[in-house]
Amino acid sequence: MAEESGPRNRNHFAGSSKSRLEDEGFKDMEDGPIFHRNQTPPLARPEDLMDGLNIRTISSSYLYDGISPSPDEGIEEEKAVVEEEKPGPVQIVRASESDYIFELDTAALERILLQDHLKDLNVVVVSVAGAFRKGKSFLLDFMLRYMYNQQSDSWIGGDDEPLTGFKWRGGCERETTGIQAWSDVFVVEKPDGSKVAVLLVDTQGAFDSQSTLKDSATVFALSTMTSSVQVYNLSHNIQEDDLQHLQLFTEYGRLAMEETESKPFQSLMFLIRDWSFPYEHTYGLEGGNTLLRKRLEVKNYQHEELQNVRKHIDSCFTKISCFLLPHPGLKVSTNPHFDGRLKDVEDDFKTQLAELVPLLLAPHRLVEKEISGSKITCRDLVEYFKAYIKIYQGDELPHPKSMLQATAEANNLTAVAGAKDLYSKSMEQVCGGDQPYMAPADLERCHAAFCADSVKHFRSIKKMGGEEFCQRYQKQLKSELEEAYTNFSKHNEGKNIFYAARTPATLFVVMFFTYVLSGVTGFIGLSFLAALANLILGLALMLLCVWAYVKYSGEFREAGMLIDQVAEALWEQRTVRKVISKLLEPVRSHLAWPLSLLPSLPSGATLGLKALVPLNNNYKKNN
Ligand SMILES: Nc1nc2c(ncn2[C@@H]2O[C@H](COP(=O)(O)OP(=O)(O)OP(=O)(O)O)[C@@H](O)[C@H]2O)c(=O)[nH]1
Ligand SMILES: [Mg+2]
Repeated sequence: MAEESGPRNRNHFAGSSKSRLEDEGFKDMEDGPIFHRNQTPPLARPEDLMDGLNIRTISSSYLYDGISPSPDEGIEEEKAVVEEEKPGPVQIVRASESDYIFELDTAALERILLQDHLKDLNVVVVSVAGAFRKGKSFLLDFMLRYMYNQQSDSWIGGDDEPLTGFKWRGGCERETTGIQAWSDVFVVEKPDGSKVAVLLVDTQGAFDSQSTLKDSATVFALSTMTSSVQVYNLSHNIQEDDLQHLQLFTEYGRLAMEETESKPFQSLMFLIRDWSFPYEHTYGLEGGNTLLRKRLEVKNYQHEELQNVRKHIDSCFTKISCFLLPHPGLKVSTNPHFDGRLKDVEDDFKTQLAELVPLLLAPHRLVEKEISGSKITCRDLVEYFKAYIKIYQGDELPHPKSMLQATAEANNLTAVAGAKDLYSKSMEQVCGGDQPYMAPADLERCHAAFCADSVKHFRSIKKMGGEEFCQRYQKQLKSELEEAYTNFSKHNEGKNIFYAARTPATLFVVMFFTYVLSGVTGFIGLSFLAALANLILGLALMLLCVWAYVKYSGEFREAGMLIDQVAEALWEQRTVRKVISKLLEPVRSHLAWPLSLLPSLPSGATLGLKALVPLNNNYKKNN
């Protein structure tokens, strides 16, 4: 147990010693930890000094999954119910490891936000986000101390109290995953008498080695969209890449929201940890804001890229501020046994921390969450969470990419566009709008030559991303060139007057054939066939008239296209016999018996048609 209470296992909800709690009027732990909101969370007994999260999970499953414990577990059950009362971090968004998709634990979120005394209160959401291993959870635990001890001047805690709450620890591997919320939502009365619910949210650190850029962007965007105050936790300074990532993440958030006139997000605070230049910009809000003004200033002579980042950030948040926090001391950052006791923390850090936390959480400073200009309640927040997570689970949003990948893609796409342009210009010169009709074989030869030039041009342009990446785009270029060639050939064929006359010629042939057929069948007494042939003749004549009208007026183009397709289909019937059999198919099936008496008829008709149907190579071959 002694070992377990070491630095890796300091996340239980113990805040002070038992005697101190008794002094403060807390009920004895044997009777269950009854504690009041706005007071420090109760003391855990030595046997509770195990992983607090595990205890919560077990108790939750009893309470929410409808599984009743066996009689032998009576004591355990009692303990479970008791444990359930304890406040702690609740995983509301978790990453599924198999498919890198974030899932919302709706039941957990509803348990927190839909409590009767909270659901209709306006909500204040304070979230901390930024790169991993930079003290986000550590900071949130001081916020918890403030919320539980607001009335007290010594809210920051005693020198010997280990820091508990959201799980934090030393080391270089990531700790927090997904999004966690503190199970206790604090009800605070603002100076105007209105009551608001304050929710504290911890987030998965960005850029750890197990998350893709999309994961980091999703967590950051989701927490920014759902919080009224987003603390952007940075280290040492505000660097250009910090601003670029903020731009990328907020844009990813903005994409998922409905477009509004107003700025999409509310308050953003740049929190610079380990600030080492107080002689240039003093610690705290004032120094931070002067630094921020300098960093976000848009100057005329600045490169457009730098200006865009700054303008984007400004257009996203209604309020932006910055706070400079000193280094907390080497014990905090390097001692593996440091458990958050203030005696190990530098005075400067404590002083600034005592200023920072009330800036975010003092009743008169609380910023209520607004979406599209209207304040939202805890109940609304649940619905927004559900809606937003659905968007990030779907495929509608583009995939955020690393800088190299995005640049490589842009390089290759520009090269593809340039190479395609070269091809199009060359083709325009030989078969463009003002050029005469060209023999298809010649056109194909030109296409092959220009295609090779275009690919050569594409390969000659310097691009990022390597050969494999480049090959993918070269393939894309080739398929785009083939597509362009199809259009050029169609355009070329359109210039062939014989091609243009294909539809009327086909219809004329049909009319002539049916005219002859009706004459012959009428003569030998097959009046039904004669009438049918006349009907087809009339239909073909009508189609011809409609076609002529469409071509002349440009109206009812769909009808014109349909007639062209019918004519094309007939044209493509490579033998006349096929045309006839197609045309006679329905008749034959209905008049099998009378036709069987006239075996010689089709061949005679075929002979007549052979002379009339325009010849083509295939026709000859097939006959
Ligand atoms: N240098 C420095 N270290 C700090 C500061 N605040 C906390 N730490 C230390 O940073 C380490 C990580 O703290 P966490 O709160 O777990 O960090 P985190 O950002 O939540 O980390 P992830 O959950 O992995 O994203 C701990 O060892 C803290 O003692 C600070 O202001 N400066
Ligand atoms: Mg953390």
